[in-house]
Amino acid sequence: VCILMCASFYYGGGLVSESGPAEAAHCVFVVDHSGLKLARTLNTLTLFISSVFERFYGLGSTSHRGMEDDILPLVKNIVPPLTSKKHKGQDGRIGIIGGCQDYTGAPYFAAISALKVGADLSHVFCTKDAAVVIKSYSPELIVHPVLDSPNAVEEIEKWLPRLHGLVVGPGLGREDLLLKTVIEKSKARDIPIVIDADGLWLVTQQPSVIQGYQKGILTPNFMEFTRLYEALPMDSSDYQRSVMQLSVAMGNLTLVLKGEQDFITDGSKVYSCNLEGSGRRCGGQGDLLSGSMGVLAHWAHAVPGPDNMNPSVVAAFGACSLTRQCNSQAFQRHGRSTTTSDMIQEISSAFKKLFES
Ligand SMILES: NC(=O)C1=CN([C@@H]2O[C@H](COP(=O)(O)OP(=O)(O)OC[C@H]3O[C@@H](n4cnc5c(N)ncnc54)[C@H](O)[C@@H]3O)[C@@H](O)[C@H]2O)[C@@H](O)CC1
Ligand SMILES: Nc1ncnc2c1ncn2[C@@H]1O[C@H](COP(=O)(O)OP(=O)(O)OP(=O)(O)O)[C@@H](O)[C@H]1O
Ligand SMILES: [Mg+2]
Repeated sequence: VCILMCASFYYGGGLVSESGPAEAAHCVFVVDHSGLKLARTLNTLTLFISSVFERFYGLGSTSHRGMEDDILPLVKNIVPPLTSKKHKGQDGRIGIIGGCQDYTGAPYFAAISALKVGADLSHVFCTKDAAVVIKSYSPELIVHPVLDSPNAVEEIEKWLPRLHGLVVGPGLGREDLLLKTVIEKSKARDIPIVIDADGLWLVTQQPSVIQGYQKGILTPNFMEFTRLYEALPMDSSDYQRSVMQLSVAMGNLTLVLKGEQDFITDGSKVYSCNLEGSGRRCGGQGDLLSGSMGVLAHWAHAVPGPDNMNPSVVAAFGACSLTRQCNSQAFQRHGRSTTTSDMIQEISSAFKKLFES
């Protein structure tokens, strides 16, 4: 049973059901922090078992596929046509939860990127002292100075019925006490939720807050990923396996492990986005990614797509492609001086090149 359990877990399955690993591959099990410890033990066991399988039977394991030519057309299909028949807001009203005294750029980058990708309205819910600063960056953003007010949850909750998607975490700092409640209320509204940066800190502490929510997307960088699942042997050959196993352990949540290649999975397959970017690693690129992902996730879940493709994976692939394309275009102009602000200026042409040509 142990070997079967390990093998099924390794092959992206859950716990073994009496019908065997094929079924188990679709069973979702809820794990809390201690459950992740069990998953880690299993993971070590499965890595050993799988190396035996691979050595003796040459069995491939996780199938990761760069599927640009298969997925990019799916991204194109979710982009809503611009028509005079629509009213303001119909193409997306996105909320960014983040922004504190230390970090005001991140929520701005995420919010303005959402607008530039095609959302009609972009709201930022931040602390009082960050609000004035972010408002000064741009009149296009609707900035709510509520995160550190005593009735912060009520202040955010009254906007939730009008929002199509949330991006939680950019520049949030440690204001994550209220996050759990806001995430729960947002899940109840069945809207896509992208969790990045300091929002991932909360998920690290309490995986159950987002676990199993099919419209949830986590966008960790390498450091954030290793903190999420600290005991994973994260060597280069295991990225795909690790990201797949964390997704399964989190109830088939969509995961984006950002890096030289972005690895995207909902636990069934691993897709890699390795569109040419550049060697420039300025801060804020992940915020452009999370903001654009917030809009694409709303669009992807709003239209019918192929049954065998998770809309969150399509949205994630689109956002990763767009961010890397913006990086590449900005780098061609600015070289090592490229900043995220330069990349945001490239969103329009990058979007046209990728999704409208
Ligand atoms: N111009 C700006 O305002 C920018 C602000 N940024 C913000 O800066 C903050 C830090 O982001 P960095 O990318 O620098 O990340 P760090 O490398 O500082 O930390 C990575 C993430 O892990 C979390 N973390 C830190 N220590 C941890 C621990 N012991 N266990 C678990 N999680 C831990 C942090 O909250 C952070 O979100 C984030 O809120 C991010 O959004 C960045 O996005 C860069 C640009
Ligand atoms: N080594 C790399 N080569 C090419 N692209 C990369 C590399 N590392 C990251 N990227 C790309 O940069 C973007 C941001 O990833 P990064 O790991 O910098 O996120 P982050 O640390 O969360 O950023 P932020 O500073 O906004 O918090 C992603 O689109 C990712 O694909
Ligand atoms: Mg980040």
